[in-house]
Amino acid sequence: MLLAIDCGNTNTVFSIWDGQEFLCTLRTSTHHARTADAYFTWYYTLVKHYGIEVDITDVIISSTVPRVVFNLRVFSDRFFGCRPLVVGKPECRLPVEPRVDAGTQVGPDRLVNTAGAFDRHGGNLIVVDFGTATTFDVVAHDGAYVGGAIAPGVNLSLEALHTAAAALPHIDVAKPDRVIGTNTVDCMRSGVFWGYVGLINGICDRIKEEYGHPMKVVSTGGLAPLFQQGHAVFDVFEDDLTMHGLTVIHDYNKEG
Ligand SMILES: Nc1ncnc2c1ncn2[C@@H]1O[C@H](COP(=O)(O)OP(=O)(O)OP(=O)(O)O)[C@@H](O)[C@H]1O
Ligand SMILES: CC(C)(CO)[C@@H](O)C(=O)NCCC(=O)O
Ligand SMILES: [K+]
Repeated sequence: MLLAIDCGNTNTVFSIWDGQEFLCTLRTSTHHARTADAYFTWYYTLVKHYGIEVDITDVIISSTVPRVVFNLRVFSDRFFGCRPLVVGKPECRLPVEPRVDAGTQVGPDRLVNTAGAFDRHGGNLIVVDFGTATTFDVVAHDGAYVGGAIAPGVNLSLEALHTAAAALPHIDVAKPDRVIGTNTVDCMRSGVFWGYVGLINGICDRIKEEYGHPMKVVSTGGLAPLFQQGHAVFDVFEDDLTMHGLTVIHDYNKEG
């Protein structure tokens, strides 16, 4: 069985893949100081809680936080006796190499999303991922990552308003009933929600125009369904796109 680990700047997600389906998905906040033993205690408790029969033989890691990789390598070696594949490292091959400026380090999560989306939908795609940042990844006809856009994440934008303005409270994103807010919270909700819908649609439209070929828009990440309610331009939403991409990259490296 494969343990797929997706480490974002905010959250770290573990999923167990038995070759057919994901048996479970576990989520914790990302902390660079978490030790291998601490990962295992958390992991083992939840696996027992769900009563899943697990036999991990392989581990693959995508991490946007370089510092956490060391402890995850120790975790993998100590508890499963295996050397993990780490996306972005030379020993982890990608089905198609990215085409970007020389010396650019593409976020591993974007490379993984590209592989997952190409496997399911073929080329000519925009992948929109709502995480700490909102990323737009352009997947070319042959499955190569060829660039995109990085915007501040939704929760980051809300956090920034609260941090910078004394009178603005900490709130969660939600779709407001009206565009014209009549209290502070509704005004903030309107600005962030409709501002974001405009950002998503504006960037996707401009990418399509510049790309010059019809494209499908694939969305992923916890907040995508919310923006769909504001008529964002997504063609499909896929909850498990990053995890799927990790299984695709793992299979590709095993076959080779
Ligand atoms: N309506 C909502 N308001 C606020 N947060 C939400 C809402 N719906 C989902 N979320 C949160 O959004 C987050 C989305 O998770 P996702 O894995 O997509 O990104 P992330 O973990 O925050 O970012 P990263 O992958 O960069 O660490 C989850 O923590 C989820 O609890
Ligand atoms: C943009 C984030 C933070 C999104 O998780 C991540 O993909 C990242 O750190 N990227 C590095 C820069 C780049 O992708 O061009
Ligand atoms: K993510």
